[in-house]
Amino acid sequence: MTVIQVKNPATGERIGEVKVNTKEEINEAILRGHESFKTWSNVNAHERSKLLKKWSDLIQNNKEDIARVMTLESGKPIKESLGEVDYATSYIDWYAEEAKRLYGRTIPANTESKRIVITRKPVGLVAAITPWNFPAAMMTRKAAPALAAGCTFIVKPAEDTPLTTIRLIELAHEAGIPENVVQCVNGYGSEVGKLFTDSKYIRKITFTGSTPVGKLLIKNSADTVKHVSMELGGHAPVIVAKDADLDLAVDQTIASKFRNAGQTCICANRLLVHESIADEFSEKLAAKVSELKVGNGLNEDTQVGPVINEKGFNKIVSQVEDATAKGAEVICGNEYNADAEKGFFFVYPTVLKNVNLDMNIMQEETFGPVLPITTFETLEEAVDIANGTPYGLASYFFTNDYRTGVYLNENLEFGIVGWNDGAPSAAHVPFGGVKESGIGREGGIEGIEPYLETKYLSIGNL
Ligand SMILES: NC(=O)c1ccc[n+]([C@@H]2O[C@H](COP(=O)([O-])OP(=O)(O)OC[C@H]3O[C@@H](n4cnc5c(N)ncnc54)[C@H](O)[C@@H]3O)[C@@H](O)[C@H]2O)c1
Ligand SMILES: N[C@@H](CC=O)C(=O)O
Repeated sequence: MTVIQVKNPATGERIGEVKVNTKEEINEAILRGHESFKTWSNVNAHERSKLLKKWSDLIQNNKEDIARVMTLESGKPIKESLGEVDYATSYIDWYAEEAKRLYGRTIPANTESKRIVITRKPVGLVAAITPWNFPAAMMTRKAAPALAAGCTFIVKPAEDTPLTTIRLIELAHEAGIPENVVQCVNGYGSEVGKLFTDSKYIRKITFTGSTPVGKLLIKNSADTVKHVSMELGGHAPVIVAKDADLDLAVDQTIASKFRNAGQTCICANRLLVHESIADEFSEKLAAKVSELKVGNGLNEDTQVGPVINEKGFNKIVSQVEDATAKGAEVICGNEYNADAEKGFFFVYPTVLKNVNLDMNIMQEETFGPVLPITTFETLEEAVDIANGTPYGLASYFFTNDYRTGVYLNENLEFGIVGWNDGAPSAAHVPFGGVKESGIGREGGIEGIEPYLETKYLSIGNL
């Protein structure tokens, strides 16, 4: 039997293991998911809603235990894990309600002898592949709309953080959602991904993770013409205009950048500050960033935990080295506490200034607690820099001038825009990106659409 060892990224200690499911086991799970679709899709929407609510309640009843497991396997500070449990259940609660609102419509026919009726049908069995940075919420924001719509669901969690997901799926079964309707399988991304995309029974793939893997899943889904929803990488710019409230901009930028040690897809990834306020802003920012407490996520006062693994750590360090070699100045951080043999990797919050567009950090997602600052003279220049990457997930700007705000909102090519707001995520809003940051939206009324087909009935000869 092959197993995946699950380790605490704060210490490198083994905290558990999960069995890698064989190809046969995964194909059987897919078949069970497909067969149970016939019954689950006929369960009435009010009953599906009740089961989802029960699932949410059970997760809340186990909130502290789930948060502890999440911190142990992902390294995120315990306060953030507790917050993520709430965030995860907010999606279940939202879609428990939306289940009852999947309305159809009628269309007036062009003859007296016809009636036209439009209904919404679930797409079928949905397969999800989820990342390690939000082991609970990225799963529930896929599972909840899928189940609410009447789809069956199978998830493969990230190898680094399978334990939170496994516990949530157990609770779904305890809530009364049938075992074959919501399932979890474990294994390596490339192997399970191929089984999912090759299967004719899986009608939709929903994925959160890196852009290269998302592109591969889209390509591999073509042969069976699956629906795809992709929530991929980001490279969020933060534009600070000359009239911005600097204290607000500093606090919101820190909230956006250093959440989960900089490992979220909507984290601020590059700061574009108007040249007239750049020195004042940089000083205020560095002073606050250097006060952030780094440590084991289980300590109540930790604000920044470890990064997930050696691969993530090396990517962060190489971006900082590349930037400093090309002339960036470190104004805070660039310190590390890492031991590859033991298996822990802490990056101290880092701010770089004198950054330019030739540096990798201004072109690639960092996924770590490092913030590069560059300056701009005109808003047009800021927009060109902000839009000048293949990514288009989140963007932020700070201004108290409504003309500047409207101009920036209308010209930024991003799916999510935060105006004086560094924390735009919520279950009731459509989250997702444009360009190479993804396809589709999760959350809000839009978030259930990708799990539905439109069926058109034409009744004739009346
Ligand atoms: N958008 C996000 O929230 C998000 C999440 C995780 C990682 N990332 C980005 O990706 C970078 C690398 O992180 P990572 O290696 O964990 O990301 P990844 O995309 O490799 O992993 C995310 C999920 O995809 C699975 N996966 C990996 N290869 C696969 C394949 N060939 N087919 C199907 N599934 C596959 C993994 O098992 C995991 O469940 C990060 O530094 C970050 O830039 C983004
Ligand atoms: N950070 C995102 C998820 C992807 O990382 C969120 O806020 O939901």
